[in-house]
Amino acid sequence: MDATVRTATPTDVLHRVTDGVRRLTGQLTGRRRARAEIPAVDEFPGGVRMYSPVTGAGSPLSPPMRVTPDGDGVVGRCTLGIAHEGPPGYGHGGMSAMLLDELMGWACAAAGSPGMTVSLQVRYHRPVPLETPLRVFARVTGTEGRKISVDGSISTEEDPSVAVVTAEGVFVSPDPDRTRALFPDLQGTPGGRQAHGSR
Ligand SMILES: CCCCCCCCCCCCCC(=O)SCCNC(=O)CCNC(=O)[C@H](O)C(C)(C)COP(=O)(O)OP(=O)(O)OC[C@H]1O[C@@H](n2cnc3c(N)ncnc32)[C@H](O)[C@@H]1OP(=O)(O)O
Repeated sequence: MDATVRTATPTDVLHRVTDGVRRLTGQLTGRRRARAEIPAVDEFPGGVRMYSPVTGAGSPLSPPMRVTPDGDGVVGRCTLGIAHEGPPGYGHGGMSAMLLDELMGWACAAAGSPGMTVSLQVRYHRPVPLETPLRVFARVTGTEGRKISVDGSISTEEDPSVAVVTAEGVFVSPDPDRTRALFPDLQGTPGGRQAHGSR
């Protein structure tokens, strides 16, 4: 990703490399994961998401963000590159929202109530610097039935006390019927812990 958005190589080289990439991806044969299939290596919800665009070590799109418990919430650490650029030299606002949305979802799962985002309000206080280690934080601030309120923030590792982006979100834990309908590949819903291991 970084190489493709940085290069200033001439067009003929780009064409040659494109052919090479097509040859390589052509070798990714065999069974392909179906749309709603949960990868066998995943622990869903609240654990490994190998191909997540935010945390997935197996995704070329992800920074990736590494998530660990932290006090009453969860912390995510990552560095955005120029593939994630919005204003020149700074992160895209959608990337910030995506990092926060994902980590706020992890905070729900860590608090024992995995949920999906129904509302996310993001405030951009300062631009997010690229190629700079970031610290994302999220914690559950309250629950009301299936509704979970969550706060989140992004700061730099160098200056963790200054939040450059903050967010407030509402997440909802789908009821068991809705969970089964949305995620047919989950075993033992509600709250099914792991993808089918037989694949
Ligand atoms: C095992 C469980 C699995 C969980 C999955 C974890 C995935 C983690 C992946 C994380 C990935 C990262 C994160 C992502 O990317 S998540 C992806 C982005 N989000 C979505 O796609 C969610 C789309 N929404 C839905 O599918 C439904 O709304 C769901 C299924 C979530 C709830 O539909 P359901 O029919 O079940 O619920 P309900 O309509 O009875 O509402 C329930 C309550 O919520 C209140 N309400 C509703 N909307 C709002 C609102 N905007 N502000 C404030 N409150 C709101 C509503 O008034 C009611 O309250 P009350 O009247 O009872 O007081």
